[in-house]
Amino acid sequence: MNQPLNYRNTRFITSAPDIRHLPNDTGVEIAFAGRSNAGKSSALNRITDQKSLARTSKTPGRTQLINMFEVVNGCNLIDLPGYGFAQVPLEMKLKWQKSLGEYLQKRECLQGLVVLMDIRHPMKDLDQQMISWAVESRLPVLVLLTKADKLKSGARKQQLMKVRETSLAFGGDVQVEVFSSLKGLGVDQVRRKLDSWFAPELERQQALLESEEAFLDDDAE
Ligand SMILES: Nc1nc2c(ncn2[C@@H]2O[C@H](COP(=O)(O)OP(=O)(O)OP(=O)(O)O)[C@@H](O)[C@H]2O)c(=O)[nH]1
Ligand SMILES: [Mg+2]
Repeated sequence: MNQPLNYRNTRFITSAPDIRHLPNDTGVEIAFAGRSNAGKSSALNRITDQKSLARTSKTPGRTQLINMFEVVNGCNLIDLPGYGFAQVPLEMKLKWQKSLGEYLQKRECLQGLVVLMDIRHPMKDLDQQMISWAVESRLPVLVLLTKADKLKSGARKQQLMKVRETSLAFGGDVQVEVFSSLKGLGVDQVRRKLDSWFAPELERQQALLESEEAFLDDDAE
C-alpha cells in the first residue's frame, strides 16, 4: 500500500472550456460534480487545505470551466461546473451540459466521481441521473452530503441513513458520507477514498521506475 498523498501540495494546472483544451488523457482523474452551489469548490479547498485554490461563491454558477488540479504527477482532481441552476441563460446551460457530458463520457482517465449534494436537499433528479450514469459506466462514486454543519447531529445521521438506503438501489460502488467544508467534517474519509482511487496509478509509476532501474543495473554489469 502507498503512503497517503499530501493533498496540501495540490496545485492549479488549467481551466478548460471543454476536453479538447485539457492536457493529455493520461494518469488518473477524479471529478467533483453536483448541482450549482452544492459546495464542490469549497470541498476541494478544504481537502487540499488551501483557502482559494478553487473559486467559490454565494452565487450559483461560479465555476464555469473544467478546472484541473494536480495532487502529484499523474493524480489529478477536477472541479466541474455545477448543473441544475435555473437562472443561467439557456444557451450557456446547453453549452455547459455538452462539455460536461463530453467530459464524463470521453475522458478515459476519469476513475472516480465525487457527487456532492446539500445534505438538506439530497438526491435530486439530476444527482440520481449522474449516479446512474456512473454506475452504468462502472465508475465508483463517493456521495458527499455537504454543508452538514447546517443540521444537528441527530438530523444529520438520519439524513445519512436515508441517502445510504436510496443509494443501494443504484447497485454499483456508491459510498455515502457527510461532509462540511466549514467544520472539516468528513475530510479524512474523502482523502482516504481519493488515495485508494489514485493507488493504481502510483503503483504503475513505481513499477515503471523499478523496471527502468533493473534495466540500468543490467546495463552496468
Ligand atoms: N455552511 C456551509 N456553507 C458552505 C459549505 N460549503 C460551501 N458552502 C457555501 O456554499 C456556497 C457555494 O459554495 P461553492 O463551493 O462555491 O459551490 P459550488 O458547488 O462550487 O458552486 P458552482 O461552482 O456554482 O457550481 C458558498 O457560499 C459557500 O460558502 C459548508 O460546508 N457549510
Ligand atoms: Mg464551484
